Amino acid sequence: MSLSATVSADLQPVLASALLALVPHHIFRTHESYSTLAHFILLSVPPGFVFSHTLWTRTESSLSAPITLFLCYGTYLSVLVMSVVLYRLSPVHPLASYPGPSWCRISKLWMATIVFRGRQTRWLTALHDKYGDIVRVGPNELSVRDASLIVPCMGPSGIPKGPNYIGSLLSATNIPMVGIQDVDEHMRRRRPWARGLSTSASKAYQPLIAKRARQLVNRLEGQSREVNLEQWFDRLSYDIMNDMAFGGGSNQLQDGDTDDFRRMLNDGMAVGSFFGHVPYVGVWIGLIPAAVAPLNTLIKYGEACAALRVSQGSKTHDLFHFLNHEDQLNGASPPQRDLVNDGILAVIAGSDTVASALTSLFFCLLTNPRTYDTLQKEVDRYYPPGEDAYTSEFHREMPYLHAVMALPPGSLVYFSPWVIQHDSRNFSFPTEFWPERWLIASGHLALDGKIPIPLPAFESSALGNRDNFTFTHNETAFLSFAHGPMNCVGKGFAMQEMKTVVCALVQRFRFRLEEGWDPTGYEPRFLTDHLVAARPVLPVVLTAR
Ligand code: HEM
Repeated sequence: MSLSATVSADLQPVLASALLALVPHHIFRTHESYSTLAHFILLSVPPGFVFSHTLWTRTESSLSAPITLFLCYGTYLSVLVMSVVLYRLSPVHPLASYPGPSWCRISKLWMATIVFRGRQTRWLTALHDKYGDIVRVGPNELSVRDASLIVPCMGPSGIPKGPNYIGSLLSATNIPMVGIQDVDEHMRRRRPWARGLSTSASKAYQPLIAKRARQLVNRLEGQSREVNLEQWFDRLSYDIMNDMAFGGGSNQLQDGDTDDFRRMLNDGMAVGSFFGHVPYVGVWIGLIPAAVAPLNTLIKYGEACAALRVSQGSKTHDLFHFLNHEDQLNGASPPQRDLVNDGILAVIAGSDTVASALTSLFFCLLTNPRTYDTLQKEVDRYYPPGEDAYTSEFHREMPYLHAVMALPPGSLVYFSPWVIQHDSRNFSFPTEFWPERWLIASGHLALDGKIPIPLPAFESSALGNRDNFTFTHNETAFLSFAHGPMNCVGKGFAMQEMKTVVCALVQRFRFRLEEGWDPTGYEPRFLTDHLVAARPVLPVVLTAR
């Protein structure tokens, strides 16, 4: 046998593996799949086939079987990786014309690392400042700062959800409603949530909110020194979430965080936020429980809360009453798996968000005494000292209370609410806590010489004097509760909860920041987020009124 015949026989499996590698690239590009079985088949079967075929038919090869095996798999996987990278960098990629760092074009691993370190918001802000309103932050992903694209992307005919939650929860099949990408299925699963968090259902939860708000006031009355409001809001929102979703089960306001839930949430979400950006990796890592222990602990905790509630049955008309279709005549229960997944969602979505918003709100009030005084006057008018502040009766008549709730900085992520809400093309004085903006926009206040505007910001701005000032207010750009048919289904309940707590606290106490505490570090530390925010402490001194 000639040397050239031997070489060409040796090259055949290499060439065949290289050509076959283009097939899975095409399949991954056109059919996004997070099934580990599909990945396994596509990554292992074709080179395995070439290897077996070579062994079976070879007569002239000079290579041993292990070397042939290595060459088949090595060539297949390297050509696959190379073709993916080249395609992502190439001008034929559909997102090729959008600017962004080149390493973001190749893989989302970079972004995942930044998110894991809690630096996403700062990073996105810097990218938009450098590259403009639309930045390519991943091979197939854009970050958008242009508010005019919110409705087309997130409105009724917008784009379906991305695969983030698949990665965050390490599974393509067991995911709660918030992560379901199929629009019809998402809407089907959302219906019981919408019933359970409707205005009438939320009204029925008011006694639960009132009981916990009263408990908080009583606990704060018993504190003799400075208190960390952040920690109290954490415990309060957790207890209210348990009462509302599961009919009870916790008493952190009394006993503290005995389950160490806060640490579980922070650790779990740090891991979850990383894999949210690389879901292909997440579904595989999810198969190794030890590798993702913090996230699994959190998931298991949510599962246990939900499973306990399901096994105990309905004692009150809590959220689970609706999720389990008990409010429907002849309504069959959904699969247990869906219920448990929705339990995890309630635990994560329903408590930490409210605690963040309340903490931010008090930070803003305490660093803006004029705003605090205006709110105090409104609360005293509707709930004077001694009156029952735990009803939601007057909330609708309190525009200032509503306005202070509207723009607390920081919240859950995507379409970066932070970046969009801090854009002066959407809101005048976007970095200022200026609740009056909502009253001017809703017609409750006229923009005349009497309106307090954030003077330092105004004077140092290039807007000129008050007469030339153009008021900018783009409500679509208010994204704290997201936008469109997949927005926050708990918004009404969250607002009701927060308003009750604010009225009760402001009526009973006068708060001030602890002497010597430096508020300038608060916001940068708040920006360290992993889907949920890592809230800094908020030390305050309170006196009974
Ligand atoms: C201030 C408090 C809150 C804020 C800022 C907030 C914010 C958000 C945001 C931004 C989303 C969209 C997330 C995404 O699409 O990835 C969301 C979804 C959701 N929120 Fe809230 N939320 C709050 C309170 C609550 C409460 C109290 C509940 C009650 C359990 C709740 C339940 C949900 C649910 C179930 C979803 C998923 C909706 C869907 O996918 O259709 N949220 N929330």
